[in-house]
Formats: sequence, C-alpha cells, structure tokens
Amino acid sequence: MKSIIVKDITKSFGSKRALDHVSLEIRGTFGLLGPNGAGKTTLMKLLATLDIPDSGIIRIDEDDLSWNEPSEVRERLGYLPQHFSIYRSLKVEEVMNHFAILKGIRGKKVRSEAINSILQSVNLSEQKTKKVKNLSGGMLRRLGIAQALLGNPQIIIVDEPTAGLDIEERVRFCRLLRKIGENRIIIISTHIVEDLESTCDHIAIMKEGKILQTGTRNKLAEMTKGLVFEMDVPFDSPIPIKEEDIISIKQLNNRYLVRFFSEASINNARTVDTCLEDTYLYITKRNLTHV
Ligand SMILES: Nc1ncnc2c1ncn2[C@@H]1O[C@H](COP(=O)(O)OP(=O)(O)OP(=O)(O)O)[C@@H](O)[C@H]1O
Repeated sequence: MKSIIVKDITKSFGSKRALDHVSLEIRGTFGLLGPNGAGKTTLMKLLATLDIPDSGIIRIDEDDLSWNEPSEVRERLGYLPQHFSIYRSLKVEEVMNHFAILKGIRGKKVRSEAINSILQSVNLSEQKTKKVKNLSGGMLRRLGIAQALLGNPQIIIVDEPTAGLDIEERVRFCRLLRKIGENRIIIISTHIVEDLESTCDHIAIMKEGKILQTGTRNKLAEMTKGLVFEMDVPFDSPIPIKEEDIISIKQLNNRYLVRFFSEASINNARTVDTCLEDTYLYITKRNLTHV
C-alpha cells in the first residue's frame, strides 16, 4: 500500500468547523501535529471509519479502496484511540483474546499464536497474566497498540500516543511505534513535537481545522533556517526579545540562554541549527502556510 489520499475533507459539529477543506497524502510513518482543538482527533476518527465527513473523500491510492466502504477499510486498519480503556479486571491475554475474536481471527490455536507473537513484539509477554488494573501507563499504551496490531493491519492509527506517560515510557513507546511503522502506514497524532522527531518521516502541521504545512521531517525543520537565533543574557538584565518571538529560555549556571525568531540578524546573537519544533512554533504562532 503506497498512500492514503485525503481530498478536500470538511467536517462540522453544529456551527463549529473542525476540519476545513483538508487534503493530504499520507504515507509511511506519518505524524499529524497541532495544538489542542486543531482537528486531529476528528481527522483520526474519520480515518478510522468511526465518523463520516460532511464532504470530501478518503481512499487508498493504488487499489482504489474508498472509505465509502468502511467494512473493507476496517479489515486493513488498527486503531488506538486517545482514551483507550478496557475492563480493568481482565488479564492482558483475555483482553487480547477478546479483541482477536472481534477482529474475526478464528481458531483458538491461531489466536493464541497471534497473541503471543504480538505481545512479544510490544514487550508485554511477561505481563500476559497480569490484570489491566495492575499495568503501568506505558504498559497500558503497549496493550493498546498490541490490540491494534491484531490481524496484521496495513494501516495503524494512533491518537495522542504518549499522553500521560513519563519520559522513559514515552521514549520507549515512540521507539516501538517507529518499529511498527517500518512496513505499514502508521498515522500518529500529537501536540508533542518530540514524539514525532523520533517516529515520523512525513509530517502535517494543522491548526484550527486547516493544514498549514506538510513535508518530510527534515524539510520542515530546515524551513526556519536562518530565522532562529540564540543569545546569552545575564540574570540581572532584561531579555531584549519580544515575547511572541521567544522559542525557549534556558537557565544556565550564570545566565539565560534565549532561543528566538528574528527576520534579521541581531547584535550578540548567533544563528543556530533549526529543528522541527522551531518550524512548528513559527508557523502555528503566525498561522503561516509558507515560511
Ligand atoms: N463531537 C463534537 N461536538 C462538538 N464539537 C466538537 C466535537 N468534536 C470535536 N469538536 C470541536 O472540533 C474542534 C476540533 O477538535 P479535535 O478534538 O478534533 O481537536 P484535536 O486537535 O484532537 O484537539 P485535542 O488535542 O485537544 O484532542 C474543537 O474545537 C472541538 O471542540
């Protein structure tokens, strides 16, 4: 499967337009990045066939499969929703068996083999007989992705995958997503730029229902080349940069290190290598579709 084509999708809830003429080509490991309310979950739900758009189409490019045939799409789809919850007193293996039956995986032995292999791939084999209520946040997310992998779907959709995880669990979960995305399309939505730096090659930045920018991670990172500076400021001096241009302020031993945007070079400031977060902040703060 090469890519999923999203063409001119619009979706409103009453007078609120959650998606406004969204068009995308989704391929490989694909990240949807945007602030709260951007429309990410709405788009993920449409992609997961849990809702239908007011207008526009979604289809797979090569074999002409359209989202107008949801049951066929679902056979190729695994979905980890933003709020994944299951019966807390079930054991991990029982949860997996339940989802495997729902996915139509027939035969006890076949199911058991599939479940064992997936639990191993997400590093949950040791927790197989543990109850859901005794899992850590990271383990619960890994169980969520494990159920999404049942049936070996070609498309995996993961909404806000690292919400509520501590740093260590987040890094481990992102590494797992990267591995899962090696031979299928994986779509990850998040407002945390770091999650995508390690997982996604292709990224779309959205805000207020619109796609502001798409491109490879590297291409997006380079967009702000020449526009990002760093400056040392002593503790007792005011920071001479406008609030809206500041990217970050780090407190070092004896000074602040201020990272900021500027269209022209500034005394005592040096240009620095840019990253995806710079571009994300630059275009979302300014609502830009071009840098
Ligand atoms: N069922 C609904 N009824 C009314 N408004 C909705 C509904 N679902 C989403 N919205 C609105 O649509 C907009 C987009 O919401 P959505 O949840 O898709 O954004 P998001 O990017 O996923 O944000 P978050 O990161 O906060 O989940 C928001 O303004 C939201 O309030």
